[in-house]
Amino acid sequence: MFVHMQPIAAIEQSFVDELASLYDAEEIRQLFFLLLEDRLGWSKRDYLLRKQEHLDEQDIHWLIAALSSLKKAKPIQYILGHAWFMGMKLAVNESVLIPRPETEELVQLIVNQHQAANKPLHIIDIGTGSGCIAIALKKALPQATVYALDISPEALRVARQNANDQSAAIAFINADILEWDFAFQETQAFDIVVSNPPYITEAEQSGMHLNVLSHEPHLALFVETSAPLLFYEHIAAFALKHLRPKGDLYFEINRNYGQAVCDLLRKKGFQHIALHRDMQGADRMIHATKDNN
Ligand SMILES: C[S@@+](CC[C@H](N)C(=O)[O-])C[C@H]1O[C@@H](n2cnc3c(N)ncnc32)[C@H](O)[C@@H]1O
Repeated sequence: MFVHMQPIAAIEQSFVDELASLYDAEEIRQLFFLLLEDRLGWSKRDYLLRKQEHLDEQDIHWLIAALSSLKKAKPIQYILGHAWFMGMKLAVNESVLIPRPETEELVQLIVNQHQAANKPLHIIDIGTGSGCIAIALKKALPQATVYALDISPEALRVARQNANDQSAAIAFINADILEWDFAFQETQAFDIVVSNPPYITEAEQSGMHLNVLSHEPHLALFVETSAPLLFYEHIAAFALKHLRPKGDLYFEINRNYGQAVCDLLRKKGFQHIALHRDMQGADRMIHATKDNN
């Protein structure tokens, strides 16, 4: 192939030319640098100093394979096999959602509200995916006993691997939260229930980027347009039964349904319902507490 005889700068140019319909030039360069960093351990500066050099054949093949995946709109995190979340390098594949910065904000909210007390909390993360929320909470609140639930056995395999890699002891549960009354015994009580459930309606798909739509698991993303609050309804009912009195419920939410989720929680009798915005200014998190009974 002609690229074997070309310096690495020419490979970068192939990236710029061939990905132009999907990304702008700056995004393409960032993707290229992420690949070089991961494969060769090069910084941007290394690249600038060495861009007239020739790579060995295996590295070139790897970069060309990555380019071909990027052309199919595969997210860079799935190509590299990892994503960063709260300073942790977590394994990801197409059976788990790529952890998002908004979700780091949800974890930070919980940590801010509980770290100082240093109590042996019982926490459950519902719809754990890569395990990002559960693992980050266990690391920030090491006294806690953390459970993490997902319907997807493939997602739980990734989450288990991540928990092992991060030396975070977490109890994983394979269950459908829409049928939670079968999976939980009367006696189980939690101090914190947290969830970032599927919350994008099928009607919202049209505005989404191809790399999310074609590669991220639809099981993790979508709810029927006719029932946008389905998961919130079920998880709130679970929380009413399984939170201790004054226990905390935390949700990540669809920015368009902040008030609707607050109303739902109010109707169910939750108290101190607070809607929080993310760094983009969008309604993104809700915190509520169960009453004293
Ligand atoms: C939006 S993703 C969140 C993943 C991860 N917690 C995060 O924040 O990146 C929702 C997760 O819920 C899981 N899920 C979907 N339907 C479910 C159900 N009925 N019961 C339990 N988990 C479910 C999906 O497999 C997915 O991992």
